[in-house]
Amino acid sequence: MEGQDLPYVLIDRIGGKHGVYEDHVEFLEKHFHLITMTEYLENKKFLSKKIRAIYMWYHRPVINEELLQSLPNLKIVASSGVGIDHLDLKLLSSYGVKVSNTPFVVSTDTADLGMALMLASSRRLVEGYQIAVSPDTEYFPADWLGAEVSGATLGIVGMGTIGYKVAERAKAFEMKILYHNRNRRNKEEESAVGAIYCKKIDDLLQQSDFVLLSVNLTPQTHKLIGKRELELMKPTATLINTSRGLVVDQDALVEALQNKVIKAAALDVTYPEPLPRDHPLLKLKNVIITPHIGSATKKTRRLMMENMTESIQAGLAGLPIPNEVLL
Ligand SMILES: O=CC(=O)O
Repeated sequence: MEGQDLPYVLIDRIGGKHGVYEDHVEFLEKHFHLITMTEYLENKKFLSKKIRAIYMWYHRPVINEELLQSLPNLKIVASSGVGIDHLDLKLLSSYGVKVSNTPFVVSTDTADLGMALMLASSRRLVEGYQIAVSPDTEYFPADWLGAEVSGATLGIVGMGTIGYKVAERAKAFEMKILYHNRNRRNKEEESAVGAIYCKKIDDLLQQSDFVLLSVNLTPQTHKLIGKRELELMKPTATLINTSRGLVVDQDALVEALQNKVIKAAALDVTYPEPLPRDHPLLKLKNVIITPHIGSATKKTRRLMMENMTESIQAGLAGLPIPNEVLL
């Protein structure tokens, strides 16, 4: 296709926070005529009818009704990553706009990160690093010991693609695996990883040494883990969250960590992100936090970009959209 015939696709911007990666641009520009938000706002009259897709990289540009009204020929929003809690699907559908995400390519890395957080927290890697580089060489007192992951019980809340991959990894650590999910996995899938279904989340919370959250954020999972749930957990247990911050009542979590209701937390997600620098979670020794990096590897981010390109192309050609998100 000649440059000028390429479909016009709106992006937030190139580079910087939330921007399309600079090294993805060459590939994208082979397929699309990219228009940044700034360009769009400067030349709205001409561009509003031209734009047929939004390439939404890390939740940007923000899509609201005003933007939708101004883009009469918008057919598809391709959103990076798996979570779609930043999108109003009903609103998009009322404008006849389809939505896609990239669930499968992010699952391996996110499961790896879940394991990394579990290991780092239980074996106190961050504290260990700080001790190792500190001027004080008198380390390893008895009160500094960690907890073992191998052989411990892992409770996975949300056994979708990511949760299941965590179970596969945990099996190699000889962990006892419990899971809670809206729908029970079939017997073959359960026995392949040795996972035991807990119909009631309470049973999982009471028995697990590590509770890993891997659910989508929906009205049903909003603050799913609150004071009551934290109190059900063992005082020796660790909470790991690689899903969305709002799945946990953060104030209740701070209180539980301060009062040793649970032992520790390892969080890739919080609300807001990043946390204000004076937030109590940043002051607790029994917490480790990473800046929402579940899928943050070079290979996966490239695959996400390629997935999004394919979805836009299919959507614009009227073909079945890979990874279409249905209402
Ligand atoms: O948060 C990351 C994702 O939704 O993939």
